[in-house]
Amino acid sequence: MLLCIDTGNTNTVFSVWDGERFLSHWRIATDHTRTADEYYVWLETLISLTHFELDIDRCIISSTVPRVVFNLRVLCNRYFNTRPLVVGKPDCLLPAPPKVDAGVTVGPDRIVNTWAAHERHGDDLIVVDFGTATTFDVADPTGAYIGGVIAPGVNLSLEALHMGAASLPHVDVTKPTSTNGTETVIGTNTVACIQSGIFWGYIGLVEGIISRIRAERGRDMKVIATGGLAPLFEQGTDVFDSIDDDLTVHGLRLIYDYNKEAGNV
Ligand SMILES: Nc1ncnc2c1ncn2[C@@H]1O[C@H](COP(=O)(O)OP(=O)(O)O)[C@@H](O)[C@H]1O
Ligand SMILES: CC(C)(COP(=O)(O)O)[C@@H](O)C(=O)NCCC(=O)O
Ligand SMILES: [K+]
Repeated sequence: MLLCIDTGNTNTVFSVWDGERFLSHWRIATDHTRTADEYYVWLETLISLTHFELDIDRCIISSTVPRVVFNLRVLCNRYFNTRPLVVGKPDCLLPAPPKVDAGVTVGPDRIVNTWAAHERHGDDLIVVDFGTATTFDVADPTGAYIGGVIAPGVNLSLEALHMGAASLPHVDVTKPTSTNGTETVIGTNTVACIQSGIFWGYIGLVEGIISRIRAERGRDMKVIATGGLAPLFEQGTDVFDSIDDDLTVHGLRLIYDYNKEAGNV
C-alpha cells in the first residue's frame, strides 16, 4: 500500500491508498523537530486502531516545508523499508511539469493540486486551496501549473489582526448570521465585526481573483476548492464548481502511479 504524505505549513496529512481508495487520513501538526521515530510511534498507534490490514511498502511526499523532508525520508527508509518519491526533487517525474519563469521553484502542493484537479475534474481549472496561505493554482488544458496567486491564509489574517491591534481579540472564522439565522454583514459587536471582515473579505477576494484570472485567460474555467475551510466559504458564494477535500493526496497517488508506469519506481 502507498503512504501519501502531504506536509503544509500548519498540518501534515498521512493517507493510505490501497490501489482503489484511501483507507485512512491522519493529521498531525507540522513540526520540523519531529523525528522519524516520533512519527512512527504516532503512526503505529493509529495503524493499530484501524480495522484494515495496513501494509505500507511505498511512499510519496509533498512538503511546503523543506526542513521536514529529511525526517520523513528516514521514516520511510527505516520503518517502511522504501525510498520515498519526493515531489519537486529531480528523481520524481512529473506528468505535466510547471510552465513558469526559468529557475524558480513552485510549491510542490501546487503542482500536485493542479494535476489532481486535471485528472479528477477536467481541463482548464483554477484550484483554490485554503491552507496556511490561500493559494490559487491555474492549470492549463494539459494539467500543467502555469502560475497563480498567493494570498495570506484566513487564520494568519485573523492572527495578524489580533497581534497588531491592542483591543481586538482572537476570534474563530465563521459565517456571520443574526440570531434568527439570516446572513449578516453589519456586525453589532467587535467579534461579529471581525468575523464579517474575514468571511466576506475572503469571499470578495476569492470571487475577485477568480473573475480576473478568467478574464486574463479569456475563457471560462472550472473552480475546485480544497483545504479545511473550503466548505465554510462555499456557504457564502456559488463560485466553486466542486469541493474536493482530499485533492492533494489524490494528486500524490496519481503522480506515484505516473512514476510507476514510467518505470521510475
Ligand atoms: N475544518 C476547519 N475549521 C477551521 N479551521 C480549519 C479547519 N481545517 C483547517 N483549519 C485551519 O486552517 C488553516 C490551514 O490548515 P491546513 O489546510 O491544514 O493548512 P496547511 O495545508 O497549510 O498545513 C490552519 O490554521 C487550520 O487550523
Ligand atoms: C504558497 C505556499 C506557502 C502554500 O503553502 P501551504 O498554505 O499549503 O502551507 C507553498 O506552496 C509555498 O511555499 N510555495 C513556494 C512558492 C510558490 O509556490 O510559488
Ligand atoms: K496545502
